[in-house]
Amino acid sequence: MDFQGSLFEAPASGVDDFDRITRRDLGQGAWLDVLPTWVPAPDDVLTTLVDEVPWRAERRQMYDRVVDVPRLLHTYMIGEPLPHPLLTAARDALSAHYADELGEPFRTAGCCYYRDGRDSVAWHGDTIGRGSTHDTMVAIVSFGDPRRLHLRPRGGGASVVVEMGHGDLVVMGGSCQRTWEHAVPKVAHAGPRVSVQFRPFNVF
Ligand SMILES: O=C(O)CCC(=O)C(=O)O
Ligand SMILES: [Fe+2]
Repeated sequence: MDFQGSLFEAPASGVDDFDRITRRDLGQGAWLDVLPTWVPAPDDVLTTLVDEVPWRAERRQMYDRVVDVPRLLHTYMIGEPLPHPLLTAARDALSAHYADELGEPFRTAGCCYYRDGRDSVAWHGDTIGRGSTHDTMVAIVSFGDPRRLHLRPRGGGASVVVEMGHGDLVVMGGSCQRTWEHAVPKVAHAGPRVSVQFRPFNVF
């Protein structure tokens, strides 16, 4: 009987499902939410991101030389369509889940492509815009090879490390951008990883 199959099947979990999310209080008003394997079928999203995002290399002045920033970047600004429907669904689900606490939707999607273990991002807070003065959130969805997000309090103290695997969600919230810094250090061996960071208006 067909209807029995569907009655007793576990519902397929998807990006609307936040049941397994756990929050870690970092102190000083900062927190970290973690939800492993959140996005279903992340392989397809990774392929689309690698192939279809208009990646650009960034260069910056460092002392007397111009150096490559070691990762590729692209930001989808407010109103720009995202390259995969699961990313749109993820952003909308995040906006709904955090509506009360954040008080505004997630609007932009910053994408970073770490081609191998030599690509990285140095210690920083997302403090261009309101993150330097206001509590806010940055929601990271990770695709591809696992990399570690390191966090350290700006005033000094023990750091925290969270592994970001294929399809995982990590949300930095509260005062995290101004009271803590984060980094993705280089590693000896890693395959491609794309990070998608959803941010509200005027948080970078
Ligand atoms: O790679 C990540 O997930 C973090 C990237 C990041 O912190 C940033 O681009 O501001
Ligand atoms: Fe960041």
